[in-house]
Amino acid sequence: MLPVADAERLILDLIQPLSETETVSLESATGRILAASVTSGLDFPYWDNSAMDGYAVRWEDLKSCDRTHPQTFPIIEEIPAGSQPQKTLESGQAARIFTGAIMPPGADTVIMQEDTERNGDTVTILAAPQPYDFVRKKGEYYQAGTTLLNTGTLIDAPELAILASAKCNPLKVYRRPRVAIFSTGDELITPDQSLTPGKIVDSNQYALTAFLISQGAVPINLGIVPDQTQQLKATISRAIRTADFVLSTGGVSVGDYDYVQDVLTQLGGKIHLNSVAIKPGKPLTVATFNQNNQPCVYFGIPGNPVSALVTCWRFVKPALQKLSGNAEDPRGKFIQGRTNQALKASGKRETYLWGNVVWQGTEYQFNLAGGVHSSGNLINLATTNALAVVPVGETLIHPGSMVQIMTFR
Ligand SMILES: Nc1nc2c(c(=O)[nH]1)N[C@H]1C(S)=C(S)[C@@H](COP(=O)(O)OP(=O)(O)OC[C@H]3O[C@@H](n4cnc5c(N)ncnc54)[C@H](O)[C@@H]3O)O[C@H]1N2
Ligand code: MOO
Ligand SMILES: [Mg+2]
Repeated sequence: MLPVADAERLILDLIQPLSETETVSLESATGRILAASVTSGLDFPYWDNSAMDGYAVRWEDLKSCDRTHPQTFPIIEEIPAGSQPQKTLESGQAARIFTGAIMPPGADTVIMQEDTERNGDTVTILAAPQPYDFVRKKGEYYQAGTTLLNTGTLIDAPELAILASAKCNPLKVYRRPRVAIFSTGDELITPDQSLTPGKIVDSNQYALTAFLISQGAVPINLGIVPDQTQQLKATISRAIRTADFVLSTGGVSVGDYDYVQDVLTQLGGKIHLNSVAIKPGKPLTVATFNQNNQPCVYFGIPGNPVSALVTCWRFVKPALQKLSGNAEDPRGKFIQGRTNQALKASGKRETYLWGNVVWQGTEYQFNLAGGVHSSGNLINLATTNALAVVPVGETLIHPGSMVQIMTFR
């Protein structure tokens, strides 16, 4: 059994990021990965503008001004946001200005309204300002011509807003990863088929589809394949020709009907691992194929429904992130939190126990899901958001102890 961290590293080393790109509009760019760095010809802010509703002035005029030595100036114009100032501010003058409005030429400082008294066409300043107070200088956030966003950036809310502000439309992004999924097992039926004794609905197909969509990948559903080498061979051959990754569930353990690894070998796949010291998820089998120089990574995921999802969160997610061209460190992310219940494990495998992590004002706390902790029990996995980790060698983590936690939503 390979330690979890080694398995993660081994898997990540097998992945080559996608190089194919496509062009998308800003409107459909959320969740996509930039395939070229973006440089703007615009400064941010675009122009010197006011950060407050108040009065634009010359700081030189107010050097000795304060509440006990107020200064009164005529107001030469009013500048709302969106309009262009018409006058140059001379010494001894003020302009009424609003948040976001362009600074008038000649002015260098804004006095916020609360530090003034208005009297018809004049304003009395009661504050002792610093030079450039409340002025957002042209280019102080970003200078035109420098890199705005790098290749490999995931486009989420702030990035999309930046790209819109920089008028970058359309955008060059990496194509989405294509991931074939199928379920193996003679016991499997679709939700609309009748439930005869021994059968079970193929829930993994749905779990993996939802997981892939949440990761920005395109699922290619190949359905249910019986425990039969010829049919497995046909489906796997088709899958590796059409997808970047293949995720199958079931048939990777040691049972007489667990044929996946044999078929992968028969088809010329190179097996990189078939046993990881993780619970749930031990028999994860990873192979690679090279189809006309098109690399394909095959994940033979254990069939137990919780094992399947934990494997996706712990191993497939980082792999997909690297494949997608996302430049962030793809390795699993953990936080520290205090467990409110005892966490038990065998000590032989790194054990992931599901529950809910909540921020309690000063720290994260973990509440273990009630009910049976079995890799076959999907029911108590629902509405959880995190997995607490019991390391190899530990059999009991006491309530109140700090633990490593991996969040998955
Ligand atoms: N003698 C041993 N038996 C088992 C071992 C072992 O080391 N020695 N490992 C156990 C572990 S750990 C796991 S995990 C499972 C993995 O089994 P497989 O990947 O071979 O999966 P199957 O045997 O096909 O199915 C396991 C279980 O999951 C149910 N299943 C399968 N596919 C689906 C699906 N698409 N949707 C819902 N449920 C599914 C299936 O009915 C079985 O109950 O092996 C242990 N055994
Ligand atoms: O590793 Mo299995 O996934 O414990 O049930
Ligand atoms: Mg099996």
